[in-house]
Amino acid sequence: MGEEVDTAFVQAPEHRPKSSVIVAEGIPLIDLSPINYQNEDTLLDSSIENLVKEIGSACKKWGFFQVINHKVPLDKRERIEEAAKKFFALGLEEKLKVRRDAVNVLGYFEAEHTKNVRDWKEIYDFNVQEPTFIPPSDEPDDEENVQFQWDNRWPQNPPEFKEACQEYAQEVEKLAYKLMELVALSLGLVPNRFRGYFTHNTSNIRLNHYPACPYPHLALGLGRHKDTGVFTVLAQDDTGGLEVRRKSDGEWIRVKPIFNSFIINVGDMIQVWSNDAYESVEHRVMVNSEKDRFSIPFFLKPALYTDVKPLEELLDDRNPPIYRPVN
Ligand SMILES: O=C(O)CCC(=O)C(=O)O
Ligand SMILES: [Fe+2]
Repeated sequence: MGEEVDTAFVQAPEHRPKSSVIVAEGIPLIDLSPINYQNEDTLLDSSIENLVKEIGSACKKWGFFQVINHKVPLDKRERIEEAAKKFFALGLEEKLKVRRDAVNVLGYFEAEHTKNVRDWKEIYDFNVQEPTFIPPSDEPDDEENVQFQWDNRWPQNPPEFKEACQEYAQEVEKLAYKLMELVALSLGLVPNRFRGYFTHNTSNIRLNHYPACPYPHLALGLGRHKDTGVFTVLAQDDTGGLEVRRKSDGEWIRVKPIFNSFIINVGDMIQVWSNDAYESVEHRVMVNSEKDRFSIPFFLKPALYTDVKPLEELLDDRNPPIYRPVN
Protein backbone atom coordinates (compact mmCIF):
# COMPACT_ATOMS: atom_id res chain seq x y z
CA MET A 1 0.00 0.00 0.00
CA GLY A 2 2.21 2.83 -1.31
CA GLU A 3 2.03 6.62 -1.27
CA GLU A 4 0.33 6.96 -4.68
CA VAL A 5 -3.44 7.09 -4.48
CA ASP A 6 -4.67 3.69 -5.66
CA THR A 7 -8.11 4.38 -7.12
CA ALA A 8 -9.36 0.94 -6.07
CA PHE A 9 -9.52 2.30 -2.50
CA VAL A 10 -11.16 5.65 -3.27
CA GLN A 11 -14.71 6.06 -2.01
CA ALA A 12 -17.36 7.98 -3.95
CA PRO A 13 -17.55 11.55 -2.53
CA GLU A 14 -20.78 10.90 -0.60
CA HIS A 15 -19.18 7.98 1.27
CA ARG A 16 -15.92 9.68 2.20
CA PRO A 17 -15.33 10.36 5.86
CA LYS A 18 -16.11 13.87 7.07
CA SER A 19 -13.36 15.80 8.78
CA SER A 20 -15.53 16.47 11.83
CA VAL A 21 -16.34 13.45 13.94
CA ILE A 22 -19.36 13.03 16.17
CA VAL A 23 -18.46 10.92 19.20
CA ALA A 24 -21.40 8.96 20.45
CA GLU A 25 -22.74 9.78 23.83
CA GLY A 26 -25.43 7.63 22.47
CA ILE A 27 -24.54 4.02 22.13
CA PRO A 28 -25.61 2.51 25.43
CA LEU A 29 -23.07 1.12 27.88
CA ILE A 30 -24.47 -1.93 29.63
CA ASP A 31 -23.05 -3.49 32.79
CA LEU A 32 -23.42 -7.27 32.65
CA SER A 33 -22.57 -7.84 36.36
CA PRO A 34 -26.09 -9.10 37.18
CA ILE A 35 -25.69 -12.24 35.08
CA ASN A 36 -22.35 -13.09 36.59
CA TYR A 37 -23.93 -13.78 39.97
CA GLN A 38 -26.76 -15.88 38.62
CA ASN A 39 -27.28 -19.49 37.90
CA GLU A 40 -29.79 -20.75 35.38
CA ASP A 41 -32.83 -21.03 37.70
CA THR A 42 -32.58 -17.50 39.04
CA LEU A 43 -32.26 -15.86 35.67
CA LEU A 44 -35.48 -13.96 36.15
CA ASP A 45 -34.92 -11.91 39.29
CA SER A 46 -35.20 -8.13 39.29
CA SER A 47 -31.61 -7.18 38.43
CA ILE A 48 -31.89 -9.41 35.40
CA GLU A 49 -35.22 -7.84 34.53
CA ASN A 50 -33.60 -4.41 34.37
CA LEU A 51 -30.70 -5.72 32.33
CA VAL A 52 -33.09 -7.36 29.88
CA LYS A 53 -34.95 -4.05 29.52
CA GLU A 54 -31.72 -2.18 28.86
CA ILE A 55 -30.71 -4.68 26.21
CA GLY A 56 -34.13 -4.62 24.56
CA SER A 57 -34.20 -0.85 24.34
CA ALA A 58 -30.58 -0.65 23.07
CA CYS A 59 -31.43 -3.18 20.34
CA LYS A 60 -34.52 -1.17 19.35
CA LYS A 61 -33.06 2.29 19.47
CA TRP A 62 -29.50 1.73 18.24
CA GLY A 63 -28.94 -1.87 17.19
CA PHE A 64 -25.59 -1.33 18.99
CA PHE A 65 -24.38 -1.31 22.58
CA GLN A 66 -21.18 -1.83 24.57
CA VAL A 67 -20.83 -4.25 27.48
CA ILE A 68 -18.56 -4.27 30.52
CA ASN A 69 -18.16 -6.88 33.30
CA HIS A 70 -18.63 -9.56 30.71
CA LYS A 71 -16.35 -12.20 32.27
CA VAL A 72 -14.18 -12.75 29.20
CA PRO A 73 -10.72 -12.96 30.83
CA LEU A 74 -8.54 -10.01 29.84
CA ASP A 75 -5.42 -12.17 29.50
CA LYS A 76 -7.11 -14.28 26.81
CA ARG A 77 -8.06 -11.15 24.91
CA GLU A 78 -4.56 -9.68 25.20
CA ARG A 79 -3.05 -12.96 24.03
CA ILE A 80 -5.06 -13.08 20.79
CA GLU A 81 -4.46 -9.35 20.21
CA GLU A 82 -0.70 -9.91 20.50
CA ALA A 83 -0.81 -12.99 18.27
CA ALA A 84 -2.79 -11.04 15.64
CA LYS A 85 -0.22 -8.20 15.68
CA LYS A 86 2.65 -10.65 15.27
CA PHE A 87 0.88 -12.48 12.43
CA PHE A 88 0.09 -9.31 10.46
CA ALA A 89 3.67 -8.10 10.97
CA LEU A 90 4.99 -11.12 9.00
CA GLY A 91 6.06 -10.67 5.38
CA LEU A 92 3.34 -10.94 2.75
CA GLU A 93 4.78 -14.17 1.38
CA GLU A 94 4.44 -15.85 4.76
CA LYS A 95 0.84 -14.65 5.17
CA LEU A 96 -0.09 -15.77 1.66
CA LYS A 97 0.68 -19.36 2.70
CA VAL A 98 -2.64 -19.34 4.56
CA ARG A 99 -4.56 -17.18 2.08
CA ARG A 100 -8.21 -18.01 1.48
CA ASP A 101 -9.06 -19.12 -2.06
CA ALA A 102 -12.04 -19.79 -4.32
CA VAL A 103 -12.94 -22.98 -2.45
CA ASN A 104 -11.82 -22.50 1.14
CA VAL A 105 -13.45 -19.42 2.60
CA LEU A 106 -11.18 -19.22 5.67
CA GLY A 107 -7.67 -17.83 6.18
CA TYR A 108 -5.76 -14.67 5.32
CA PHE A 109 -7.03 -12.13 2.80
CA GLU A 110 -5.62 -8.75 1.81
CA ALA A 111 -7.94 -7.65 -1.01
CA GLU A 112 -11.42 -7.40 0.54
CA HIS A 113 -13.96 -5.14 -1.19
CA THR A 114 -17.17 -3.74 0.28
CA LYS A 115 -19.72 -2.52 -2.28
CA ASN A 116 -17.03 -2.71 -5.00
CA VAL A 117 -14.53 -0.41 -3.30
CA ARG A 118 -11.42 -1.93 -1.79
CA ASP A 119 -11.09 -1.78 2.00
CA TRP A 120 -7.88 -0.48 3.56
CA LYS A 121 -7.25 -3.56 5.64
CA GLU A 122 -6.05 -7.13 5.79
CA ILE A 123 -7.92 -9.91 7.60
CA TYR A 124 -7.64 -13.43 8.92
CA ASP A 125 -10.77 -15.60 9.40
CA PHE A 126 -11.27 -18.81 11.36
CA ASN A 127 -14.31 -20.80 12.39
CA VAL A 128 -15.04 -21.43 16.04
CA GLN A 129 -16.44 -24.96 15.69
CA GLU A 130 -14.09 -27.43 14.02
CA PRO A 131 -14.85 -29.15 11.77
CA THR A 132 -17.70 -27.03 10.44
CA PHE A 133 -20.76 -29.19 9.85
CA ILE A 134 -21.70 -29.07 6.15
CA PRO A 135 -25.10 -30.60 5.40
CA PRO A 136 -25.10 -32.99 2.44
CA SER A 137 -26.10 -31.19 -0.76
CA ASP A 138 -29.48 -32.02 -2.35
CA GLU A 139 -27.95 -31.71 -5.79
CA PRO A 140 -24.39 -32.97 -5.61
CA ASP A 141 -23.99 -33.03 -9.39
CA ASP A 142 -25.12 -29.49 -9.97
CA GLU A 143 -22.07 -27.56 -11.17
CA GLU A 144 -23.51 -24.25 -10.05
CA ASN A 145 -23.65 -25.59 -6.55
CA VAL A 146 -20.00 -25.19 -5.58
CA GLN A 147 -19.31 -26.88 -2.27
CA PHE A 148 -17.29 -24.45 -0.21
CA GLN A 149 -14.74 -25.70 2.27
CA TRP A 150 -14.60 -24.36 5.79
CA ASP A 151 -11.25 -25.58 7.04
CA ASN A 152 -9.29 -23.42 9.41
CA ARG A 153 -5.86 -22.62 8.00
CA TRP A 154 -3.52 -22.08 10.90
CA PRO A 155 -0.25 -20.26 10.21
CA GLN A 156 2.96 -21.68 11.67
CA ASN A 157 3.90 -18.25 12.93
CA PRO A 158 3.64 -17.01 15.53
CA PRO A 159 3.72 -20.46 17.17
CA GLU A 160 1.13 -19.56 19.83
CA PHE A 161 -1.35 -18.23 17.23
CA LYS A 162 -3.70 -21.23 17.02
CA GLU A 163 -3.96 -21.75 20.76
CA ALA A 164 -4.49 -18.04 21.43
CA CYS A 165 -7.29 -17.97 18.85
CA GLN A 166 -9.01 -21.12 20.12
CA GLU A 167 -8.87 -20.11 23.79
CA TYR A 168 -10.27 -16.67 23.09
CA ALA A 169 -12.97 -18.15 20.86
CA GLN A 170 -14.23 -20.38 23.67
CA GLU A 171 -14.59 -17.47 26.07
CA VAL A 172 -16.24 -15.05 23.69
CA GLU A 173 -18.61 -17.78 22.52
CA LYS A 174 -19.81 -18.26 26.11
CA LEU A 175 -20.50 -14.53 26.31
CA ALA A 176 -22.38 -14.66 23.00
CA TYR A 177 -24.70 -17.41 24.28
CA LYS A 178 -25.41 -15.46 27.48
CA LEU A 179 -26.25 -12.41 25.39
CA MET A 180 -28.47 -14.56 23.16
CA GLU A 181 -30.46 -15.57 26.27
CA LEU A 182 -30.86 -11.96 27.31
CA VAL A 183 -31.97 -11.00 23.81
CA ALA A 184 -34.50 -13.87 23.87
CA LEU A 185 -35.89 -12.66 27.20
CA SER A 186 -36.06 -9.11 25.87
CA LEU A 187 -38.29 -10.36 23.03
CA GLY A 188 -40.55 -12.13 25.55
CA LEU A 189 -39.20 -15.58 24.64
CA VAL A 190 -37.80 -18.36 26.85
CA PRO A 191 -34.08 -17.85 27.45
CA ASN A 192 -32.94 -20.91 25.52
CA ARG A 193 -35.25 -20.27 22.54
CA PHE A 194 -32.34 -19.93 20.12
CA ARG A 195 -29.99 -22.53 21.59
CA GLY A 196 -30.82 -25.32 19.13
CA TYR A 197 -29.76 -23.22 16.17
CA PHE A 198 -26.14 -23.32 17.34
CA THR A 199 -25.54 -27.06 17.75
CA HIS A 200 -23.72 -27.03 14.44
CA ASN A 201 -22.92 -23.35 14.42
CA THR A 202 -20.84 -21.59 11.77
CA SER A 203 -19.71 -18.74 14.03
CA ASN A 204 -16.40 -17.23 13.00
CA ILE A 205 -13.82 -14.84 14.29
CA ARG A 206 -12.08 -12.31 12.10
CA LEU A 207 -8.83 -10.57 12.90
CA ASN A 208 -8.82 -7.12 11.28
CA HIS A 209 -5.71 -5.04 10.69
CA TYR A 210 -6.19 -1.52 9.34
CA PRO A 211 -2.74 -0.12 8.51
CA ALA A 212 -2.13 3.62 8.79
CA CYS A 213 -3.32 5.16 5.52
CA PRO A 214 -1.73 8.10 3.64
CA TYR A 215 -5.13 9.30 2.37
CA PRO A 216 -7.67 8.69 5.15
CA HIS A 217 -9.98 11.35 3.69
CA LEU A 218 -10.51 9.25 0.54
CA ALA A 219 -10.50 5.64 1.73
CA LEU A 220 -12.25 3.58 4.38
CA GLY A 221 -10.87 0.73 6.45
CA LEU A 222 -14.18 -0.99 5.90
CA GLY A 223 -17.02 0.43 3.82
CA ARG A 224 -20.55 0.79 5.13
CA HIS A 225 -22.26 -2.58 5.64
CA LYS A 226 -24.53 -4.58 7.92
CA ASP A 227 -23.44 -7.83 9.56
CA THR A 228 -25.21 -10.83 8.10
CA GLY A 229 -25.11 -13.12 11.15
CA VAL A 230 -27.14 -13.18 14.36
CA PHE A 231 -25.09 -10.60 16.22
CA THR A 232 -21.46 -9.56 16.53
CA VAL A 233 -19.25 -9.32 19.63
CA LEU A 234 -16.46 -6.93 18.70
CA ALA A 235 -13.21 -6.16 20.50
CA GLN A 236 -11.69 -2.91 19.21
CA ASP A 237 -8.35 -1.49 20.32
CA ASP A 238 -7.90 2.03 21.70
CA THR A 239 -7.34 3.70 18.31
CA GLY A 240 -10.98 4.33 17.45
CA GLY A 241 -12.48 4.46 13.98
CA LEU A 242 -15.72 2.47 14.12
CA GLU A 243 -18.76 4.53 13.11
CA VAL A 244 -22.40 3.57 13.47
CA ARG A 245 -25.30 4.96 11.47
CA ARG A 246 -27.65 6.55 14.02
CA LYS A 247 -31.19 5.34 13.39
CA SER A 248 -32.85 8.56 14.46
CA ASP A 249 -31.21 10.80 11.81
CA GLY A 250 -28.82 8.71 9.69
CA GLU A 251 -25.70 10.54 11.05
CA TRP A 252 -22.44 8.59 11.36
CA ILE A 253 -21.49 8.37 15.03
CA ARG A 254 -18.02 7.38 16.26
CA VAL A 255 -17.96 4.62 18.91
CA LYS A 256 -15.61 5.60 21.68
CA PRO A 257 -13.16 2.84 22.67
CA ILE A 258 -13.67 1.72 26.27
CA PHE A 259 -10.95 -0.43 27.81
CA ASN A 260 -11.86 -4.11 28.10
CA SER A 261 -15.39 -3.67 26.75
CA PHE A 262 -17.10 -5.35 23.83
CA ILE A 263 -19.33 -3.77 21.22
CA ILE A 264 -22.42 -5.78 20.39
CA ASN A 265 -24.44 -5.19 17.23
CA VAL A 266 -27.61 -6.75 15.91
CA GLY A 267 -27.14 -8.65 12.64
CA ASP A 268 -29.54 -9.46 9.81
CA MET A 269 -30.70 -12.75 11.36
CA ILE A 270 -32.06 -11.19 14.56
CA GLN A 271 -33.84 -8.71 12.35
CA VAL A 272 -35.60 -11.56 10.53
CA TRP A 273 -36.23 -13.68 13.67
CA SER A 274 -37.71 -10.66 15.46
CA ASN A 275 -39.71 -9.62 12.38
CA ASP A 276 -38.05 -6.17 12.42
CA ALA A 277 -38.51 -5.52 16.16
CA TYR A 278 -34.71 -5.22 16.19
CA GLU A 279 -32.89 -3.99 13.08
CA SER A 280 -29.42 -4.63 11.78
CA VAL A 281 -27.62 -1.28 11.56
CA GLU A 282 -25.02 0.00 9.09
CA HIS A 283 -21.52 0.68 10.30
CA ARG A 284 -18.10 1.43 8.77
CA VAL A 285 -14.49 1.95 9.79
CA MET A 286 -12.34 5.07 9.34
CA VAL A 287 -8.61 4.83 8.96
CA ASN A 288 -6.04 7.40 10.04
CA SER A 289 -2.63 8.44 8.80
CA GLU A 290 -0.70 7.81 12.00
CA LYS A 291 -1.67 4.61 13.64
CA ASP A 292 -2.53 1.05 12.71
CA ARG A 293 -5.78 -0.23 14.15
CA PHE A 294 -6.70 -3.79 15.13
CA SER A 295 -10.11 -5.24 15.88
CA ILE A 296 -11.53 -8.71 16.47
CA PRO A 297 -15.19 -9.38 15.70
CA PHE A 298 -16.87 -12.66 16.67
CA PHE A 299 -19.82 -13.30 14.34
CA LEU A 300 -22.48 -15.50 15.95
CA LYS A 301 -24.00 -17.67 13.20
CA PRO A 302 -26.34 -20.67 13.24
CA ALA A 303 -25.99 -24.03 11.46
CA LEU A 304 -25.94 -23.90 7.67
CA TYR A 305 -29.22 -25.84 7.49
CA THR A 306 -31.15 -23.29 9.60
CA ASP A 307 -34.22 -21.76 7.97
CA VAL A 308 -34.12 -18.19 9.20
CA LYS A 309 -37.67 -16.82 9.41
CA PRO A 310 -39.78 -14.70 11.77
CA LEU A 311 -40.48 -16.61 15.00
CA GLU A 312 -44.09 -17.81 15.23
CA GLU A 313 -44.44 -16.69 18.86
CA LEU A 314 -43.86 -13.09 17.83
CA LEU A 315 -46.45 -13.04 15.06
CA ASP A 316 -50.16 -12.36 15.10
CA ASP A 317 -52.77 -10.68 12.92
CA ARG A 318 -51.38 -7.23 13.64
CA ASN A 319 -47.79 -8.40 13.16
CA PRO A 320 -47.74 -10.68 10.10
CA PRO A 321 -44.38 -12.06 8.89
CA ILE A 322 -42.36 -9.56 6.85
CA TYR A 323 -39.87 -12.14 5.64
CA ARG A 324 -40.07 -15.48 3.91
CA PRO A 325 -37.71 -18.21 5.19
CA VAL A 326 -34.12 -17.67 4.07
CA ASN A 327 -31.69 -20.54 4.14
O1 LIG B 1 -13.21 -3.03 12.92
C1 LIG B 1 -14.31 -2.71 13.38
O2 LIG B 1 -14.43 -1.94 14.32
C2 LIG B 1 -15.59 -3.26 12.78
C3 LIG B 1 -15.40 -4.48 11.95
C4 LIG B 1 -16.67 -4.89 11.27
O3 LIG B 1 -17.66 -4.20 11.27
C5 LIG B 1 -16.71 -6.18 10.56
O4 LIG B 1 -15.63 -6.83 10.43
O5 LIG B 1 -17.81 -6.57 10.13
FE1 LIG C 1 -19.39 -5.29 10.64
